[in-house]
Amino acid sequence: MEELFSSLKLLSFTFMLLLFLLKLTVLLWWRPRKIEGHFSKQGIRGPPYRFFIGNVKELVGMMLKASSQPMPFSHNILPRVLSFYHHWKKIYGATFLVWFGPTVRLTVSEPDLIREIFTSKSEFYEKNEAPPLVKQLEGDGLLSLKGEKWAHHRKIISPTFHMENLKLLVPVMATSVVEMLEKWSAMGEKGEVEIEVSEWFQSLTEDVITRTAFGSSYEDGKAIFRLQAQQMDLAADAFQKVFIPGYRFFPTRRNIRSWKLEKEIKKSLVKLISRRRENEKGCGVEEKEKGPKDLLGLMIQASNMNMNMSNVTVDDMVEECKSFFFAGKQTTSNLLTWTTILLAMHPHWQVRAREEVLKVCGSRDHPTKDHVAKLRTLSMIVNESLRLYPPTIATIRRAKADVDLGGYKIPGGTELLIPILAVHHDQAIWGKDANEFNPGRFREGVSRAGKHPLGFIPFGVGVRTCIGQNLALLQTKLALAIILQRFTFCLAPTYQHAPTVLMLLYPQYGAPIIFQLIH
Ligand code: HEM
Repeated sequence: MEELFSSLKLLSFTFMLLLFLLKLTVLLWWRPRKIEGHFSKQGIRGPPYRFFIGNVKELVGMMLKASSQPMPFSHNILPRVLSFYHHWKKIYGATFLVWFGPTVRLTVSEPDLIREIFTSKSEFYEKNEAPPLVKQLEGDGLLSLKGEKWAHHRKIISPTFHMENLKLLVPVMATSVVEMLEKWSAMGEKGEVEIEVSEWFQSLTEDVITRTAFGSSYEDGKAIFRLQAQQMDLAADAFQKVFIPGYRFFPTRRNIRSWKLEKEIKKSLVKLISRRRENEKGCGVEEKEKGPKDLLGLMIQASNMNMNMSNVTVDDMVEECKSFFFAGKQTTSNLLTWTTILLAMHPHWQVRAREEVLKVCGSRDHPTKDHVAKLRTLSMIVNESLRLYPPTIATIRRAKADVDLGGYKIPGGTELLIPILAVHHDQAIWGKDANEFNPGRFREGVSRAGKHPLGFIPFGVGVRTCIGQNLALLQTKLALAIILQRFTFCLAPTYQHAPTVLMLLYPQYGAPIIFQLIH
């Protein structure tokens, strides 16, 4: 009897093992072959799938080689930043298949196809699942939510970013910039100072994000975002290491530190939210509406008003705060950094921008929101910077079901990679000078700058377009206007041109700039 029992156990174990191996073979061998066949019949090819690793080995090899040394002072950055795309596009055309392990991605850079994905047929696509490490950082907020919950949160949070609301933040934004510049002046000698701008711009944008997220609870919010910044550093560190599945669950020193931080962030936010709730109870309507609307205030209000299923919980608020910090801080600081580098590289445009700023805002007064709206040359410069150096270089969508895309039959589950950077550098859209810095092309507005209105998509497009776009542009132009009022600047001799990507586009060896005080 015992023997029969153990034979049965062995048999069922063998059966389970075979089933597992079969599933693995289907996932890692049969399915990729089938997908390759499906696309090849439609004329879409790509580098061949390799068992388990897909094209990751070649892809990482190309990226490492490209970033191994700086490049000349040119804006033709696609071969360095998206080397795999640049390389395979030459062989297979702009629409090709690339395998990230057993996950397939179809690259799509044709503006008409982009329109289908993001606007005319957007209901057939959804955001893809971010890798666990990114997910931990970006939180379960607007960036990654889907369906009704996303729509509900977007509606609640949107008023934070209306221009009327952002306008109220302009004086504090300007004060933060001026304080930063006063520190620069104090660090210099004979009116000249060398500054690594990217780090300074990060603190500046963090300050503004803290105000938009926490409003009157600014000081407490700042402490929470400091913890979040430490969390980002740990994740950035992990991101650069070889990926081992499940590694984030091991009790390594880094993971233990990260778990502790996570707990601390949540605890502080919960405390802050309950304090804020108490304060709000004691205020009249007038008092509540005095300051700018902030993310936390709006979410607390929504949670008080609505006690049904779609109610906003404390966990939701925690996740949205993480999302805000992740989405808003480094994107805007990178835009500021690249625009400063570009103005340092192109002194002629720096002079033009300064002349305009002095004419519109005067030489010392803090620019207002209305001043900023009149800075047309600066707007063109910022747009050209977003075109050549978009902080978000790509985005991904996933087909929810089988769908027709511009005549191609896309099986459900396929991921589509939209290389924003490549679209922005495409000569078919931008002409022969696509890789030149020419802000003048935006003279007649964004939609007329290229040959296709969807050739310029630094903030995405469609319903999931960037909610923080107004804030990012306002803050960038305001900061640049104040810098231009007070300083002339050029690249430091130590500057090395090396745009690279680690989630966002950033200068690999920093951005040292020499600032000269204008007397
Ligand atoms: C130069 C600065 C910025 C750039 C280049 C940028 C870029 C983008 C892009 C490309 C998307 C769309 C992603 C996709 O469709 O997959 C996006 C979405 C988003 N951005 Fe930004 N962003 C910037 C600043 C900000 C700021 C300042 C905030 C908030 C404070 C913010 C919050 C968000 C959020 C929450 C989403 C998701 C919106 C949704 O899905 O409903 N971004 N951003």
